[in-house]
Amino acid sequence: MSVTTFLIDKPAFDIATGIVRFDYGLDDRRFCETLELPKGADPYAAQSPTFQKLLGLAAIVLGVSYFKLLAPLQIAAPDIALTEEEREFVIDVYENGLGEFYARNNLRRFGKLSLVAPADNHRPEVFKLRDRALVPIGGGKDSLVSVELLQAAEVDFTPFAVNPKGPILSSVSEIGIPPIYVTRTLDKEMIRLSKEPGFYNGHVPSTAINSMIAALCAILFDYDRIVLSNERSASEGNVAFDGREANHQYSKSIAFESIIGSVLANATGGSLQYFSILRPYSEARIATLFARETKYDHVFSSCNRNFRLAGHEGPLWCGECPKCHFVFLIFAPVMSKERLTGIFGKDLLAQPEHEHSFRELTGLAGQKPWECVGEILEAAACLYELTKRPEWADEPIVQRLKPDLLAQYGQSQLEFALAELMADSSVHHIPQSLAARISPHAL
Ligand SMILES: CC(=O)N[C@H]1[C@@H](OP(=O)(O)OP(=O)(O)OC[C@H]2O[C@@H](n3ccc(=O)[nH]c3=O)[C@H](O)[C@@H]2O)O[C@H](CO)[C@@H](O)[C@@H]1O[C@H](C)C(=O)N[C@@H](C)C(=O)N[C@@H](CCC(=O)O)C(=O)O
Ligand SMILES: Nc1ncnc2c1ncn2[C@@H]1O[C@H](COP(=O)(O)OP(=O)(O)OP(=O)(O)O)[C@@H](O)[C@H]1O
Repeated sequence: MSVTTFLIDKPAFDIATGIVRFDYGLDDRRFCETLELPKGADPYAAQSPTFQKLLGLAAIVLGVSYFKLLAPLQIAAPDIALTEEEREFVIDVYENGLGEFYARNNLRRFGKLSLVAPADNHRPEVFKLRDRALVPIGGGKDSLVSVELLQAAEVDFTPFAVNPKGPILSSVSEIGIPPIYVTRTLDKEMIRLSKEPGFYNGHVPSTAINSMIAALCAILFDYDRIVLSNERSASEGNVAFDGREANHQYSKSIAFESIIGSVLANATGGSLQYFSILRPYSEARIATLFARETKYDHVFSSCNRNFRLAGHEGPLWCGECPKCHFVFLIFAPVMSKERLTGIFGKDLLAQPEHEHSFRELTGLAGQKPWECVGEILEAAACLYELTKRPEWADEPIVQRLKPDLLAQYGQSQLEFALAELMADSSVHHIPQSLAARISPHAL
């Protein structure tokens, strides 16, 4: 019986068209994904070993979408040479980055994947890059708070997005700085097969994917930093599975940031930095920073329904999903009811039919939702805070959850959690020179 191997070919970049082509194989099936990068890349950069190195790593990371159809134990990249550190990075992406996918499909792959790729023993050249930042924009509150912090610190930066749509386009337009946009086209056959019996489907680490695409643009268009907007709350996982913690947001976690940051720095001889400027902050703290500025109120959205590949027709905020509920919850203590309901189009705490969702978010039922939401105790503390606010205390959801919250956590734990949410963590990778210039108090 033949053993299924996921095959990753050497990718190709055509500087004239800006097209990158990634080819993959799974048994006798072949898949092709493309990126359309902006034209006008530096030809010297495009031919450099540094760019070729990052192109190979990008091929491997973007491969997760195709690998997941069968999730075989063997991965082969026969024409992409890897250092020991890069091999560990790849295994991290294919194990922890796909942790939610494995947990939800009950697939035990942790510690079992094998990767066949030639060894790379070359010392990378120092690839000089200009002192300016590429800032991925997700269309939600987080990257807009980063923009505010960077502008206050007078940092030279360019907004960056992959497949921009809806809130990303309107947010970037409000930022007013010409962006770098990349069009990513997945293989249609992969999407079709993922709905067929005999194939798996599930979540992929989208931040890892977007970050590798940003790294290609940083080299081609001369940026020495990729500045992410990943909060400290993203490091908390969802469930224990197969001896590990599966985290929907794994590639937003500090663990992943440490690994990819080191890989990108080493691949460029120390030139390219990768870090999240929001790592010191909880989601609740980011909400307080966002609330100080109103100009993005009607152009941003954190609701992921906006970002489906096929597009989205509905309102900016669906009001139905856990992410909408969580974001409403963390904004409520720091915004007037009038402003918040104006943003969401309705009052989500007044809708008893969503009680179960708020219970899951606050740890009173089920598990932490497989969504981009903050920590359980964070949501519980924000809801508890609303019980003390005359404007919110009588809302049906607040009324119904209050006794159970107090019974489960106790008042002193909730008060302590509230204080912790506003305390900035020192665990981050922001370079010292920039950290000294960033002042959330100035916003
Ligand atoms: C928009 C969204 O949230 N999509 C998730 C959803 O997929 P759905 O089927 O509803 O719509 P599409 O995104 O259009 O996907 C169609 C199919 O294509 C597959 N696919 C998509 C993108 C990709 O890069 N590779 C793919 O193979 C997808 O599996 C569908 O079959 O549910 C999926 C299954 O759970 C999720 O995987 C989709 O999530 C997107 C990949 C996505 O971009 N999600 C981000 C908004 C997201 O979740 N970000 C997280 C960070 C996660 C991380 O570790 O970085 C966050 O913001 O916290
Ligand atoms: N389409 C995209 N292209 C490039 N970067 C993206 C894209 N979507 C998300 N990102 C980046 O990935 C990281 C995680 O996204 P996330 O959705 O948490 O942030 P956000 O949209 O800024 O805020 P929110 O949590 O309110 O949605 C952020 O650094 C974000 O800027």
